[in-house]
Amino acid sequence: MAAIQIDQVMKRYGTLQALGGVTFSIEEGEFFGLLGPNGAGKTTLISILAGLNRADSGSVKIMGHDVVKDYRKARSLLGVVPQELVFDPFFTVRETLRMQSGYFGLAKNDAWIDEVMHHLDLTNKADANTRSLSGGMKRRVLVAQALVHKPPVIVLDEPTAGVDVELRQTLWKFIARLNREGHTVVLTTHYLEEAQALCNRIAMLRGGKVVALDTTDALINRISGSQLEVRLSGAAMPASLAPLLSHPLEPGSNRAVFRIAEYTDVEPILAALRQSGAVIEDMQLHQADLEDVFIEIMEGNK
Ligand SMILES: Nc1ncnc2c1ncn2[C@@H]1O[C@H](COP(=O)(O)OP(=O)(O)OP(=O)(O)O)[C@@H](O)[C@H]1O
Repeated sequence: MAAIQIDQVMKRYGTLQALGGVTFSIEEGEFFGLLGPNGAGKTTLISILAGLNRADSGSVKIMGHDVVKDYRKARSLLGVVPQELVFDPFFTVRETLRMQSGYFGLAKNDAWIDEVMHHLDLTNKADANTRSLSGGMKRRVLVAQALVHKPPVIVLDEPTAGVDVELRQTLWKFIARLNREGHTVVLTTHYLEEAQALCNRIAMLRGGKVVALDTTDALINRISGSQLEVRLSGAAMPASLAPLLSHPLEPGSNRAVFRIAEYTDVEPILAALRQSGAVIEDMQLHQADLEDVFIEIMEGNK
């Protein structure tokens, strides 16, 4: 059975189509990435999963339970870490987590609450009021809140936006462990190296539609070879080099990325640039990664 089954989900806000018929499923045990530029519809889709928003049409099931018709069951199978930091400011961290357990009917949950706090480095803040916490600490509490009922499916909406390296590492270690233990994880992030390192499969959304859906390895393999990235000043890049670009130059940008099959391809490009009078300010050669693929797909080249 799929952990999450999304079928033909449509959502409009007035005249804006936020989701235009999204269909895909996520299997149990996957670490799945949901990527897309700002406004692609990721948060809308997640809020429909969590029952916080209703699709205009289509259906979503969590482990076979419809998020509308069987809301309570579907919700109990899901732990959602929202993007926004919202708390009831009058409670301590432990009280917040106990209340959240109460929502799911878990009266004696302290052992697991202690374990979650320990893994998120929250133990020494257990009795602190949530309103006194820093932004990063509040984010840890949000993660802990999503996990109090040990949900088999965990959805994280940009959990590392604006948080420090230490929290990222702590968080990913814990989430990766939960994934190894069988929890399905769905992640949205703008940090593509994080998605590349963690996710086994990725869906890319653009304008409310799925524009790519594949394993992370297969997505990266769409771009073979390396990329030569140059930052230019002086004359514009010669038009003869345009076919070698991995994606078109953005208007006004002086950053050109060329696709390189072999190292011997580098010299003719540099020679053409030299002849045109363009000055190379900076140059890097790197293996294609998820960010390159993301840019190509979002620009519609792939
Ligand atoms: N409540 C709302 N009312 C009107 N428009 C909305 C509402 N919520 C979202 N939108 C619009 O729907 C589109 C999809 O937004 P959504 O927040 O789902 O995108 P996202 O992929 O999560 O973006 P981001 O990466 O910026 O978080 C955007 O154009 C957004 O402005």
